[in-house]
Amino acid sequence: MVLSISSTCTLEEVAACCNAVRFFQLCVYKRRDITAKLVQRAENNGYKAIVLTGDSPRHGRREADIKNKIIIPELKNVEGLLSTKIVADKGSNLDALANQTRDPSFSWEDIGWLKSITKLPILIKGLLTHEDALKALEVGAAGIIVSNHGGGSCCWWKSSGFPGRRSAARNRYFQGNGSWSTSCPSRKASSVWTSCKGRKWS
Ligand SMILES: Cc1cc2nc3c(=O)[nH]c(=O)nc-3n(C[C@H](O)[C@H](O)[C@H](O)COP(=O)(O)O)c2cc1C
Repeated sequence: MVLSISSTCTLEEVAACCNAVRFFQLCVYKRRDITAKLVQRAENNGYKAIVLTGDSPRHGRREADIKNKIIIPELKNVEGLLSTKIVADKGSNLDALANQTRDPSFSWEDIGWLKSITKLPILIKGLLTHEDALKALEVGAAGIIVSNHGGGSCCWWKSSGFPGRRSAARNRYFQGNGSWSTSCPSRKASSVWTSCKGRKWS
């Protein structure tokens, strides 16, 4: 199983009651020391790999969450490390927290840093293109998980870049063939159409 960094039980609690092969899903915080602590805790508690979510250093424009003014539950893994008491006066508390705490500048080069702080293999989640898969292997990932985060998050990756390089293009994600589309799942159909047009399916 892959345990989310945002789980409502700590990674230690899950380790204590679950004999399955466990991986730990990681989002990189601006506070690298906190990220490093979490990775260390996962390693010390028998997690077998780090699943780095690479497609959401910033949140997509999740319109249902904004409309419903979503409030996130307590994030047990960061209790005492990171304040999650963020008040979004309008819209989504989840977006506000993610955008305030996560590191949008995390880049391909930073995989080296992640590798330097753990012996665990690193799987990168959220890749969509052949180029990104090759790049992931080049920077030392042990594997990839193909995903667009269900269309509900930004994909800030680009074949030759990585997240955060396109701050001007907030709330959009980059399709492998070069077309842009909004990150709203309800508009996914039109984005799929956009991305199919002109693509060579060889
Ligand atoms: C309620 C919910 C919570 C999620 N939490 C996380 C998370 O903490 N970390 C993460 O990387 N992805 C998270 N995701 C995204 C899923 O892992 C997955 O990428 C998404 O459901 C799309 O499925 P796919 O990756 O198979 O295309 C979450 C999805 C949902 C619906």
